[in-house]
Amino acid sequence: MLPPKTANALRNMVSAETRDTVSRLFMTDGRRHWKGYTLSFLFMGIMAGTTSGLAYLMGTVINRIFVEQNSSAIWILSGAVVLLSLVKGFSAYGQAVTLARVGNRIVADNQKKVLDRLLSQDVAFFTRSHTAEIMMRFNTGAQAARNVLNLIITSLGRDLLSVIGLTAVMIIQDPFMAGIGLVVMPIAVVGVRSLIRKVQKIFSREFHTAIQIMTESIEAFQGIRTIKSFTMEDDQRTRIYERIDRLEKASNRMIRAQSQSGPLMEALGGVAIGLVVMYAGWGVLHGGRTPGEFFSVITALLLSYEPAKRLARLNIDLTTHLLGARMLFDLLDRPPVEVDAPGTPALRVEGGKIEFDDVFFGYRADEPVLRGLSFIAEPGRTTALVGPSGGGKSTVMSLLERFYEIESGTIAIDGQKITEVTRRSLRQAIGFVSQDVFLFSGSVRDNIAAGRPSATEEEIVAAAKAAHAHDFITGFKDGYNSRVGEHGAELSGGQRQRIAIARAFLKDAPILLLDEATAALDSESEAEVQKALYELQRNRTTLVIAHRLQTVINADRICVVEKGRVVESGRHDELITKRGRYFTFHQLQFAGQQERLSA
Ligand SMILES: Nc1ncnc2c1ncn2[C@@H]1O[C@H](COP(=O)(O)OP(=O)(O)OP(=O)(O)O)[C@@H](O)[C@H]1O
Repeated sequence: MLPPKTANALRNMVSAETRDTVSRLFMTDGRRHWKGYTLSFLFMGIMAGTTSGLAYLMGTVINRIFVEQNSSAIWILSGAVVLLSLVKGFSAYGQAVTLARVGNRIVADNQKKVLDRLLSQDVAFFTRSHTAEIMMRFNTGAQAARNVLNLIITSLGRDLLSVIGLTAVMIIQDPFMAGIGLVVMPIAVVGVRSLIRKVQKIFSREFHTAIQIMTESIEAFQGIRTIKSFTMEDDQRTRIYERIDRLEKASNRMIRAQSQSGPLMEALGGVAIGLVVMYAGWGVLHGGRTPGEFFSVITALLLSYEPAKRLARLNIDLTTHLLGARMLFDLLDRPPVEVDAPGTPALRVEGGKIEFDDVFFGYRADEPVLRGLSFIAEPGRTTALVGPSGGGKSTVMSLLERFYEIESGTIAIDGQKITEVTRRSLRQAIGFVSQDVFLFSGSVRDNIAAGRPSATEEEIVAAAKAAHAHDFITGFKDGYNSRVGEHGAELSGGQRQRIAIARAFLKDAPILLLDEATAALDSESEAEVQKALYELQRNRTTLVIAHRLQTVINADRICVVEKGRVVESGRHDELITKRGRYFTFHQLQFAGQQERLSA
């Protein structure tokens, strides 16, 4: 799993962490885009200035036009109002576009950074983490970084500057009236604070439910054949429905919590305006004040109301985005695992001799899978790994590609320890064909070319021919341009495998790993695939996990892997004569086959 930022940890985030998150965002993304933010800030300043100017102008309009009945002022003042509004409109446009551009760049940059970080993780990380969780963090995190910065910048720029400007107008017009209007503000801020914890709690629950929904849906779609053949649709539906309902409730609770500041702010705003109306009305009627001052203060108060409300809510709105930003940092802070030490040499393959020497390994501590496994696969020869399920055969292949680090012992290719050469050169030296072929969504050509992206068209066709795949590919309407689905769903098992074999031909790696490559095929497909595989194996050091007798009989060497060790090895005839573990294993399989044939 990813770092254990469970619901609890999320909930318990303290404000120090919030401060850290914000300052880290400002020091990284904020600093990188300071020019864009400054420009946007300038636009916001102009907006705040024009808004305050309009409020101020209100007083002049009332006094000149309505009290003094000055008709020439009508033109000047209405012109000024139009001009100020125009400037305000253009600044609003400028700030929105600038801020959005910076924000989009931040999202894109962060997604690239997260992707790089993810690609540098080892296979174990991906085995432990669920795709849905990684994807949610990938998206939510990158967007949260933008949202936090934009929200703070907008609050400081547009809202705070507007409130300051409008307050200045109120003070200029009548300091006492301004005081009455502003007295309620601190109450609003304090009232809003108590909502923050609630919002954090609900958000973390909402986020985890959303991950569950995605996880279960992805699993349901990926396993749709199994689900349908076991008629499990109703169970799946009920389970996912239940989560969707839970998410709906959490979302509703979230909106209720977030909006609780609304009535409070409305009431306080109403009180402020009511007080000003009382004081100013009395002042205009009995205290010699002008109606212009009164209208100007009321306008400023009304205009400052929205930005003030947003400022008071800032903390609440920030809360969820800050949690998202933490998720981003969780991923970004993972040290890259697959990094070769500087100066690590590339693997030089001469014959491709593979040596496992006393290898110990477990996926989890205290659960050993390989317990002193040793064998040698001679260059250019085929070595078969056989043995009971769970004995560790697939693990041997994963370790040879260095998907996991061994605990002790050595694995070497042509005398070079695999830990002392670059991972890239190691993996480039190995071709792999397994029974569950992974095809990328794209064309047949793209999928074969994955073996060597620089390959020419002729080379791709030659590889397909060698893999006995050319004929069926050209039989498709679009030939090599035919699309294969997300998992190559439109192709038969045998066709998929032959594309994978073509890919391996194209890669032309000196070492070949075959994981039960023909186990799931009917006999016709199997014959085609088998022919292709024999050709592929020629002159390569081949390690094959074999369950079927045919592969084993022809192998140059057979290693019987049991409980994480090679307990017996030799050629088929030798091992049969020996009447040991292989013999028993062989007899069991043979008996099974006889039974199947007679059934
Ligand atoms: N990614 C993994 N995480 C944890 N344990 C694993 C993982 N992969 C395999 N194992 C465990 O390691 C042991 C050896 O598995 P492995 O797949 O290597 O056996 P195998 O001989 O290839 O079996 P089979 O013939 O059934 O494919 C098993 O107990 C298995 O449960």
